[in-house]
Amino acid sequence: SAMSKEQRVLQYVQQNASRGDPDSVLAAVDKFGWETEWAMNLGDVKGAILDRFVKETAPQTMLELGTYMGYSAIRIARLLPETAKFMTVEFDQENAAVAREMIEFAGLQNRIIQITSDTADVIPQLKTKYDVETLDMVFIDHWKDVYVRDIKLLETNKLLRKGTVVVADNIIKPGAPEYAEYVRTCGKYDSTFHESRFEYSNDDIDGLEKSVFRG
Ligand SMILES: O=c1[nH]cnc2c(O)c(F)c(-c3ccc(F)cc3)c(-c3ccc(F)cc3)c12
Ligand SMILES: [Mg+2]
Repeated sequence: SAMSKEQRVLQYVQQNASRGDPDSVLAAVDKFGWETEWAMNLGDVKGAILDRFVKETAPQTMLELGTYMGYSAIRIARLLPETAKFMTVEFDQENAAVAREMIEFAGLQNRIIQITSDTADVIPQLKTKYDVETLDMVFIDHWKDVYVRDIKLLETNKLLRKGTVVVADNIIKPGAPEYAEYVRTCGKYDSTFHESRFEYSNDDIDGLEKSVFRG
């Protein structure tokens, strides 16, 4: 059967990037996104903002909700020390399979714990099954309608501590208004919006919300 878009991106990476070189993998995905087919990767413009947050936070324990093709997982893991524990969760089995190959091509499979499941099932298991005490950083990029559900699950499962940094994608496009409202007004976070560009677009606006848990 014909290849999916995600498989086409993976093939382009395998044929144009250098195995074991994460930056060349990111560059290939971005080139494909700009020049050939749009895809919902975080992308180079918003990616540079996330890079800065990861470098500033230097997390030892990190969680990503929404792996998709593995682009942001590679983006994050390339900045983490070998000692860091980084889990990424993807619900869609086909996307998870592409991500696994993308992550392996980048040579980061030893730095990324890939989980294929519903985040609502995984979050309550992080302490017991994944030996997490608390999270230093979280990147939310799965499905706008469950952003609030999942950050509340992180709270009730005692996975956040004073200073935990929670970053969320797509605050403008397609938009996560309930999430933005929650983190900005519930009193539990110091939240800032970082305006940027929609992935692989010169015109559309998007942005990341960075919310620091007050503990
Ligand atoms: O679902 C997502 N998860 C994570 N990141 C995403 C992202 O970075 C995006 F840019 C979009 C997006 C936004 C606008 C648009 F026109 C197309 C796709 C989506 C998305 C939104 C609604 C859908 F029906 C399907 C995909 C997502
Ligand atoms: Mg996104």
